[in-house]
Amino acid sequence: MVKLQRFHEDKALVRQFGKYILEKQDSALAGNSDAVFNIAISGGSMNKVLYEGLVNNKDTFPHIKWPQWRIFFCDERLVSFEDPLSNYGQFKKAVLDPLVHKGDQLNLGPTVYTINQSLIGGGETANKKIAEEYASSLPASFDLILLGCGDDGHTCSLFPGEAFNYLVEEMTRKVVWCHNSPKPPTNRITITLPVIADAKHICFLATGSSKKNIMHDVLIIKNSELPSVLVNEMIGSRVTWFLDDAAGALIPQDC
Ligand SMILES: O=C(O)[C@H](O)[C@@H](O)[C@H](O)[C@H](O)COP(=O)(O)O
Repeated sequence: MVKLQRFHEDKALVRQFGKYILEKQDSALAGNSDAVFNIAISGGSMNKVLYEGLVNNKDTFPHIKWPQWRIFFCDERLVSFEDPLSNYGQFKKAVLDPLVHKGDQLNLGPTVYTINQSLIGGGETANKKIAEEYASSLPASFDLILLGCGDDGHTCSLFPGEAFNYLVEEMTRKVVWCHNSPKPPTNRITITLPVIADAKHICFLATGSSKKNIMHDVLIIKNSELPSVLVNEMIGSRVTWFLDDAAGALIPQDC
């Protein structure tokens, strides 16, 4: 069974989200300065919450051991890093840039694993190679994967519907090329369900009223055609959902 964390106020949500990530960092590092914290993050609204929860938060910021973080992307859009659609580009702007400039001192940052930008625009063979190369950079397993959930129930770039079965049915490769994303851009790469299943902890973040219907489908109806539901079903005991009141409006309080 998945855990639900629900919040009336944005401030409380971002604080608790930051605290949750810090706890996972501490258990992965266990005070060992040689250890690393392997985390995968999603794009979209996640970036702002990461900034507010980790960087702009006096309770967490001093305790984050950034140099020991290894950050990967759950999915990435096959566009240049300067393109506003780039997940890395958005993360850099929202989190990495403010992190470097925070306070008086120069903060040492995390190691961030990006796709090979030089292959972008190279067509089918290059796109497959981007996925293969990215797969080879992944750790054996993640300490934490932070997921979003789209209004259609997608997570990472694992979309619902027959046209995307090749993504959710992939059980061997760790990263695949999505060639027909219904959301721009068409070409992306995404981690696959086995990678998610191997992670120690999974945390979904869903905020805003545009998520209320899909949250009902995911958490109450449990429609197993939705990739987010597949994650809950695979490894529910390791999954925590963070919801604000607007996203959880159709979920009974005692759920
Ligand atoms: O690249 C992507 O498309 C994202 O990684 C994606 O999986 C995201 O997490 C969801 O679409 C939810 O995004 P929002 O939280 O912005 O709705």
